[in-house]
Amino acid sequence: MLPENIIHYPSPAKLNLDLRIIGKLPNGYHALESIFTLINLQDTICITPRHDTQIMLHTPTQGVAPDQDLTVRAAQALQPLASGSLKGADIWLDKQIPMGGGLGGGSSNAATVLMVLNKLWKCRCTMQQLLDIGLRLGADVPFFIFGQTAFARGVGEDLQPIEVPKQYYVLVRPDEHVATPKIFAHPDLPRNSPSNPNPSYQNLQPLRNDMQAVVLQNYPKVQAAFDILRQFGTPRMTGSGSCLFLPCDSEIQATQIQQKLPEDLQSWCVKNINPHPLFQLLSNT
Ligand SMILES: C[C@@](CO)(OP(=O)(O)O)[C@H](O)COP(=O)(O)OP(=O)(O)OC[C@H]1O[C@@H](n2ccc(N)nc2=O)[C@H](O)[C@@H]1O
Ligand SMILES: Nc1ncnc2c1ncn2[C@@H]1O[C@H](COP(=O)(O)OP(=O)(O)O)[C@@H](O)[C@H]1O
Repeated sequence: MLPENIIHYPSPAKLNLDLRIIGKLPNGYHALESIFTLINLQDTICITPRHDTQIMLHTPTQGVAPDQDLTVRAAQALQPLASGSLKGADIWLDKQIPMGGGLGGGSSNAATVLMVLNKLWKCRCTMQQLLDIGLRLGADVPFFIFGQTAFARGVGEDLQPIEVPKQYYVLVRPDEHVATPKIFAHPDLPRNSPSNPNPSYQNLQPLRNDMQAVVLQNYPKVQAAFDILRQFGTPRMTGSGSCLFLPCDSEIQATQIQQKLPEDLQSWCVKNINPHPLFQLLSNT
């Protein structure tokens, strides 16, 4: 599916280990505070620069029009800043991260394309410029460009590093698509969590997700998956769902729990990773 003998660029998923809604912004969006971490469930992207100005996605994703794909939109957003002689791109995407599950796969793909093409097209954009372009593509994109476990404020653009323990998780995807706008618009959504001026993993305990209760109430399959995971520990939801994750003490424990889950519940054994694996790859090439 991906071409061989060219570089395979990683595009990992994220978990929101904690997500609180602290109010509303003047533009109607919700002001969040959230711990984001990368995990080792990832898509893979190949990119080669072209001599013309075309941006070609060779692997369209089912349900996403190629011109709407975040890989293509990211390349288009950066293209005016290309300074080398190569200003087009051939892109291949191997999708492993389920879409619309709160794992940020599309945003991660956009971030990987921006960081790789910044180099291949000799754009010489600073990290801040890439963060600004990323934010225009989606609220989660800046985190993936920042590339470290982060405490995010605003809609996700105000980022600072935060330390979290290394941990394994059982991750499950209930067979349900949660509509993010519907959850943000729900009258029962809590919107007044206190802002944390001095965030750390310790003083945010117990970790929670302010969107979780409304999603569980309105999506029975997410509630059912939550009830299954609850037999083994304290699961939480990532982003606006529908994916749920269960912190585990070890890889063995995570694998054992995963083996006990119903076969029709899609699941993975994952761990958090830090920093973004692309950083090392780009510094070596
Ligand atoms: C909840 C989070 C947490 O990481 O993740 P996901 O579930 O998407 O992974 C994000 O903040 C999701 O932000 P983003 O990806 O931009 O959300 P979108 O689906 O584009 O937003 C759909 C709609 O939700 C509302 N919305 C979104 C983000 C926000 N901070 N406040 C809002 O009120 C807006 O009405 C927006 O039009
Ligand atoms: N390359 C892409 N990968 C995933 N989703 C994409 C992509 N391009 C566009 N999208 C759209 O973005 C939406 C959000 O996807 P994604 O970022 O994976 O999940 P989430 O916002 O739930 O964390 C998808 O439902 C899809 O319509």
